[in-house]
Amino acid sequence: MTTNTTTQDATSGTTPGQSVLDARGVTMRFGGLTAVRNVDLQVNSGEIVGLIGPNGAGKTTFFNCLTGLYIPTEGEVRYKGQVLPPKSFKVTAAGVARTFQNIRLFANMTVLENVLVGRHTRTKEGLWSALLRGPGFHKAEAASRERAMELLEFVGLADKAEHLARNLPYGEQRKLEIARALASEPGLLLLDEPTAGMNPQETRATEELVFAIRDKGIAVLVIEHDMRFIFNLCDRVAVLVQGEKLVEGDSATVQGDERVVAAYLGEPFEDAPGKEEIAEVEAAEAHAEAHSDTTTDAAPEENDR
Ligand SMILES: Nc1ncnc2c1ncn2[C@@H]1O[C@H](COP(=O)(O)OP(=O)(O)OP(=O)(O)O)[C@@H](O)[C@H]1O
Repeated sequence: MTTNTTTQDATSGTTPGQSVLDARGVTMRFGGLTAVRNVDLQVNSGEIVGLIGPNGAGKTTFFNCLTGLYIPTEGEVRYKGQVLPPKSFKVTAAGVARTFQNIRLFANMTVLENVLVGRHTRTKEGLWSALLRGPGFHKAEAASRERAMELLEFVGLADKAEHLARNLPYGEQRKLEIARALASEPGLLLLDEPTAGMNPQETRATEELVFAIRDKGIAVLVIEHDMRFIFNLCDRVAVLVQGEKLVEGDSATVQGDERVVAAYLGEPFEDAPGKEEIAEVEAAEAHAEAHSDTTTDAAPEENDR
């Protein structure tokens, strides 16, 4: 796996900087609750874009709107200029793949079989061919297996191809999810919290894997709560708060934006003490402490009267 961070765009058929994802005015309402409100987001070829925000900000709902799991109440989502159909298998076939916040593998299938399932949108052999197992089927199956093994090699799981998915450690299950998503040969990969539950080494390895995916010409949009991961990785970061896009920019811009800090920590409440009041109280406490050292054995004054 390469960790070279330059953009080669070898497989996607797009030139760097060309629009891959163009979401405009996406709104998603559930009854009276507006989970996503009028969100615009673009991802260009060669980019890794981050989507962050506090719990319940609407990040996963937005992903679901992009991938056909939800039909947005308003707005439009285009992939390489074409409006995406509101059906998840058609979105995958169009070239947008994703992973899920909660791992969704076929636990009792092998690692290789899980990746082969991910290839179904790219195999042309029909039902009869599969049932009759004619020469066309065998050729297509061999090609699929070869590609699946390449992908397992790429994510570092080739030596576990015959293991059952459920027996993989957690971090490797997440890698397998990524390999399965890549099996549909996407031009855009959406990752929903890819490092959740990982230790720092696994997180670092995932960072390198995402760079390598980008270097293969696949644009990436990633939701993650691990800020160090996001700010190391992303060319651009968008911040969702209560369903709306609050800020978007490069890592330094987003990190330095007070509104982002406030959104994560919460706004100070109305009568919260200001800096001066806090300093006054601290000075008074320090004074009292200094005096208590010298007055402990002295005669009590007012209180004992
Ligand atoms: N199917 C649904 N029906 C009703 N409300 C929903 C549905 N899906 C999400 N919501 C609500 O929409 C809001 C946004 O949720 P969402 O899961 O998209 O947030 P999130 O930013 O991904 O949060 P987290 O970081 O915790 O995963 C929440 O208030 C949630 O309860």
